[in-house]
Amino acid sequence: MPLAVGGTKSSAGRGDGPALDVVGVTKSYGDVHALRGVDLRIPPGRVTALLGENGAGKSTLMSLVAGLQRPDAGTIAITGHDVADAPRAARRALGFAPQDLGVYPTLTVRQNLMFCAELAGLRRGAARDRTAETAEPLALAGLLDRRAGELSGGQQRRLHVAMALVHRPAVLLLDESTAGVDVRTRTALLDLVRGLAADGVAVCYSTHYLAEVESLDAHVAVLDGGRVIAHDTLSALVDRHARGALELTFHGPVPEDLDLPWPTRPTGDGLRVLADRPHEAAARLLELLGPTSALSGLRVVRPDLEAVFLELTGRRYRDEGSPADA
Ligand SMILES: Nc1ncnc2c1ncn2[C@@H]1O[C@H](COP(=O)(O)OP(=O)(O)OP(=O)(O)O)[C@@H](O)[C@H]1O
Repeated sequence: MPLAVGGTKSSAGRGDGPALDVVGVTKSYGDVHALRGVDLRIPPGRVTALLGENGAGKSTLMSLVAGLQRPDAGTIAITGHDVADAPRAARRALGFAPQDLGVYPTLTVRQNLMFCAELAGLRRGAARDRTAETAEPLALAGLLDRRAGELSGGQQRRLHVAMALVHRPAVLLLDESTAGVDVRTRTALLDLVRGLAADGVAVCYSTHYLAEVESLDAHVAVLDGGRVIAHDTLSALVDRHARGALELTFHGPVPEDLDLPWPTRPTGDGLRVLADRPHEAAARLLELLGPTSALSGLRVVRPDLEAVFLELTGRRYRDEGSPADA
């Protein structure tokens, strides 16, 4: 069941415009072109996973949206408030959990949350209510009087996310919030993301875990070399870009006289056979090769997000897989 935060609807659902509107944004650090004309529009109630390898520009984009840096060109608006022209209004509509933990270790969990809520302009009573509501779905309710510095890594990560959303932002940016956490924390965070979207919040969520994006069934924006090279629902991207395939390995090199009725590509240690219906192709292939073939391995590759990335970039995604304790 999704864990919606609190009972109050976020303000994200008001108005017809996108909750987050990034248009033509560029940003360079000296010679490094981190973003090269990024457009990203997220309406209320949608989760968009931002996918990209190390250095693709994800954190740069988030820090520009949060107003921590200025773009060289382009505009960013949060619920219609331009980040450059109306920074206070834009900032109030935004929650941001950066990659690096930002909890105050000597303050208690409650004090951390109250501090963020009041900083965002909530009065004391409202801040107290929101603190309790936000702690609950992130399993922090029993830890409210503990010092943040005494929490485990996963508990600190949950507090870090809670601090970003205690003021009920319309737009929430999560930068690799599930990196290195255990299964329970990961599940709680993913449930929270679903619940927030159901409550009208626009969530932009960067991650390296492809399986996580698939489990959210979110929209996916693929960032590569500072450009959004694809942005759509997961299923549309898979339909459009991913082909099923078979991956073959052989005892020794790939036989030169191999004549197959499908397009093939070398993989380094074998051959990738591009077949739209890979299971049927596998049966046919075994028939064609016969029992005396040099085939040593056959893997059916289903059309998935990894295949989308491979097709779009020509590179395998360096998926960090599941955490060690998953
Ligand atoms: N403060 C900075 N000064 C100079 N170069 C920077 C700075 N911040 C980022 N970069 C460069 O900009 C590019 C984009 O970096 P960014 O951190 O936005 O990528 P990312 O997609 O978030 O990567 P990761 O997945 O590793 O967090 C990289 O080439 C990076 O080295």
